Amino acid sequence: KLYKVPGPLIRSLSSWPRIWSVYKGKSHDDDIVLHHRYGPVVRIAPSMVSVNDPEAIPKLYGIGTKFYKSGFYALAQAHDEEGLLPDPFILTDKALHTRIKKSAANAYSLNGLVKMEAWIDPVTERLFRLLDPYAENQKSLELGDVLSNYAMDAVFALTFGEDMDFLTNGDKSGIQKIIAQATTYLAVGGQIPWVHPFLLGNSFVSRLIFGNTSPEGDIVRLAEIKMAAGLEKESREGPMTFLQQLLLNQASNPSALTDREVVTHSFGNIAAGSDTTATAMRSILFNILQNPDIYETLCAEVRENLTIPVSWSAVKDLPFLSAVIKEGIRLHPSVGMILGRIVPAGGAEICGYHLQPGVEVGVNPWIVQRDPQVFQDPDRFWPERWLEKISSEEQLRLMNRSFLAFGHGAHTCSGRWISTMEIHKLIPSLLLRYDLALSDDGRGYKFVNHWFTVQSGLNVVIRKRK
Ligand code: HEM
Repeated sequence: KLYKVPGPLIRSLSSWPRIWSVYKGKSHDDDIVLHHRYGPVVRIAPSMVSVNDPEAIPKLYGIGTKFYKSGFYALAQAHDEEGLLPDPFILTDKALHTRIKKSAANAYSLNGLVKMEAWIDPVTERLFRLLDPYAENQKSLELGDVLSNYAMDAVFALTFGEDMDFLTNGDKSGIQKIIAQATTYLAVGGQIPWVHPFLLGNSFVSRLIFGNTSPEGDIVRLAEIKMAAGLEKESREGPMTFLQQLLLNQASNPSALTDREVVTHSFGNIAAGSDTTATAMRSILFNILQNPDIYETLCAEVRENLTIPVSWSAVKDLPFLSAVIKEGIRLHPSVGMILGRIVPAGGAEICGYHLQPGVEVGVNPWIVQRDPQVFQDPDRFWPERWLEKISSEEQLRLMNRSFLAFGHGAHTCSGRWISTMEIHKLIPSLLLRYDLALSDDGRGYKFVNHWFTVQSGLNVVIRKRK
């Protein structure tokens, strides 16, 4: 009875308007307009429903939910010689997903991460060496690309204990290009997943386009090479790496974690952990540079309390910094389309509408984090809203319940704490070393939403502080 779900007639008849909207990279804007016009539940394609209601989040995504990942995710499957990689991101087998996720949980936990923190500091030092000449000459630079490279080096370094020096070499290996192409394919093709077996899901077509290699295969192979290199250095002194932690887990319970699964986790870190984190960094920097009062307040807190190298223990409880980071991610979540799930057998009631089994349904972080019922003045960058002295306990609870940037429940982002730590260290490091300003008043800043909401044109001038 999907015909009862409101939405434009054309959207109920054909997938093309939805595909076009996604292809343009602006589906978040179109979907916001649709939700304004039709309410919290909108039919955005013949068999796809977008929901804007925090109450629906635990139902769709909570632990124990029967709503499994939609066909959209099948386009993100990666393979090696043995077949499909058990990447938690795409797994619909609940028992396997739970086991795979559990086998690395301690490496992703905050306690585990603190042991890996020291790997980030040399990458930040390298960032300074790259930026210092710009600071000397006060020449404008596009900081966004630099941050992509920084996030890539940081996640490589703490995963394997060595990185590929993207900061110096740029994307020589082509990995960033592969990730960008893969997410565009995922975003657009994922609207009609049945085409995938005829496109890149077909090994003949894939080989025709990419030769004997496959795009995701390149990243898998890289993870294998890095793992082999990491294994050689297994006994080396120094801080713990993600890989070492997984190998310790494997040694204590060999049946719980295979070598292939170790490679898969590492592959996931590279594919899911670089652009997402850089996107958050860009949003935070752009917004503080556009708001001089916020920039001043943040600089005062940071410069009073911290020194370089910025440690997680010193930075994690700075209230204004944490509020700024959360607000930057609220206003510009790194994933900007619905996190699609399939209505289980028997159908489901969502916000008063009955949805049949097989319908794709989801909440979009971009939209739910801009809901004016929850976030006063939702388009405004206003970090203070996250402070206890400004918002009541109840208001904060409601805002936190609507915060979907890292997903929710069983499939919640594994790397949340990795990125939280990286961002909490990076932003103050920049503010301690430099004064920053937008060089074009933010005119060049824009982004395309192809599931990942990667921005470009973060043009800044920096000056070294005394
Ligand atoms: C600001 C940074 C990040 C954001 C906003 C973000 C966002 C997300 C979101 C929304 C999901 C859930 C997708 C869904 O339900 O469909 C997710 C899953 C995931 N993320 Fe992140 N992510 C970030 C950083 C990272 C990092 C640094 C890593 C690893 C180093 C990572 C690894 C993963 C993995 C492995 C999953 C799949 C989890 C599962 O399905 O069980 N992410 N992320």
